[in-house]
Amino acid sequence: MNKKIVILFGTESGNAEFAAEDMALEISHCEVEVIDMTDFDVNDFSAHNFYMIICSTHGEGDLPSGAVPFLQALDSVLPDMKGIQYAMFGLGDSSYANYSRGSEHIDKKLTALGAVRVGEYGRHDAHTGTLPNVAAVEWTRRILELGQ
Ligand SMILES: Cc1cc2nc3c(=O)[nH]c(=O)nc-3n(C[C@H](O)[C@H](O)[C@H](O)COP(=O)(O)O)c2cc1C
Repeated sequence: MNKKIVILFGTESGNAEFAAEDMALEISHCEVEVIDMTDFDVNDFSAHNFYMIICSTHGEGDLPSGAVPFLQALDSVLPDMKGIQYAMFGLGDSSYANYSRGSEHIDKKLTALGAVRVGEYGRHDAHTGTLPNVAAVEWTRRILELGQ
């Protein structure tokens, strides 16, 4: 498959953005674009693209502020997402009660709108002391092995 890969990131303090940029460096077989969810028009979802979505968790299992407008737009526009495939990576910290829940809000909405998640649901747990971009790049390699 030679779909363009669109990496959408949702962040509060930058980790998901840095990770998204490193993920893009890992992709050389096709066109890749990194977009902040805040700037993404949900009408632009296209089955010609494959979406890799990386989003952190803030508050008490909430979305980071950079992802709130994206979820609100999905809620109000309700785009038909049949034929859209995506992979999901959540950033969180297991010392919080609602571990990695932020990305799950988006995952549930995309699925409800007809999109299909493929591959492993990637996670990074800041409590482990490992770096989110390292985990996200390793996950990207595994997703690419699926033929995306
Ligand atoms: C104020 C605050 C609240 C957080 N709340 C949660 C939470 O409820 N659940 C969770 O899994 N992680 C939580 N985290 C951890 C972040 O998701 C984690 O540090 C992540 O790497 C931040 O990524 P970002 O810089 O892209 O926003 C919280 C972090 C902060 C600073």
